[in-house]
Amino acid sequence: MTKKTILITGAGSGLGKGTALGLAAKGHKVIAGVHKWEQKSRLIEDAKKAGVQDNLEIIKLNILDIMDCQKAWEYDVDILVNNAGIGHSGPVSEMPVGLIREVMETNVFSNLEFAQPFIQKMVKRGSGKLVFVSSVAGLSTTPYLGAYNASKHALESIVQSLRDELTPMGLTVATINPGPYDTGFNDRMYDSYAQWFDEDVHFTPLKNIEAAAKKMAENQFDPKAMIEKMIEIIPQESHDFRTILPTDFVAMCKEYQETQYKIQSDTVDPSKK
Ligand SMILES: NC(=O)c1ccc[n+]([C@@H]2O[C@H](COP(=O)([O-])OP(=O)(O)OC[C@H]3O[C@@H](n4cnc5c(N)ncnc54)[C@H](O)[C@@H]3O)[C@@H](O)[C@H]2O)c1
Ligand SMILES: O=C(O)C(=O)C[C@H](O)[C@H](O)CO
Repeated sequence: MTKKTILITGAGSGLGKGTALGLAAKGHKVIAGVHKWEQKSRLIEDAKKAGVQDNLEIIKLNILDIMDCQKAWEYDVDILVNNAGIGHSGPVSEMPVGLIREVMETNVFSNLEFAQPFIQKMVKRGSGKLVFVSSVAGLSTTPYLGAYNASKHALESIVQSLRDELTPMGLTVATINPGPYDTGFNDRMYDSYAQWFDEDVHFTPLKNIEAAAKKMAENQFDPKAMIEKMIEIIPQESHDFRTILPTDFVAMCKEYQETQYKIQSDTVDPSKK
């Protein structure tokens, strides 16, 4: 496989960091965009330990910061991996809408805004690949993750539009849809409702939110397999538009969609009870 120049956002931790290090180890030239300066220091150390520092350029890249974005837009890349993401938890019926906006701003608007100048260069060249790290949460919903679900569902439809607009121009567009992986992301997301939720003020039973958080905490997978899959497919010329892992989540997502056509308006999705 020819060596590629690959820029990854949110590469300072979790799936993005593992993927950046793994792609560099395979000989690709990786530009690892890290959100925070501390993440940069840690990634420099990890890259040295892995012996991949020559293939890994680390840049400070908060996709909400125009100065960071402008610096990143100077690079010419074969592949852009839009991996940066955040989440907030809590019932959408009571959640401050500003928090939902915050999630949409990062996961949807800023991801697209950051990608657009790269898209322009790729179209001019007639080649290039865009990979968006969406989620199983973009194809189904989970109690008290409505804000995050909304963002990944929106991202899904944006990426489908990009695919249909850009494939005829020589670009490749794909999503990666992880299930629940133990990177700390989900735990942080489920911690966040406690910043504003007050049992004495809000009507949602706290025990229901706690039960959903516990269920998530107890059902997460080792991120190693997901990172390996990302390292495998990101540099490939052609593969499925959507990569869902673990693979049994494919059936779960399809069943979720089917259920929406079957349930009555006065019924809760049985999987959510
Ligand atoms: N862990 C999971 O179970 C899981 C499942 C499905 C999808 N995902 C998605 O995978 C991606 C990576 O998540 P992760 O699990 O590795 O968690 P993570 O928190 O380790 O990674 C997210 C990264 O994005 C960065 N980030 C946040 N806001 C940013 C911004 N404004 N600019 C640049 N970077 C920013 C964070 O600093 C962090 O490094 C996210 O998009 C997440 O939604 C994760
Ligand atoms: O996107 C995430 O962080 C997830 O962990 C997605 C989960 O797999 C999903 O919400 C649970 O079905």
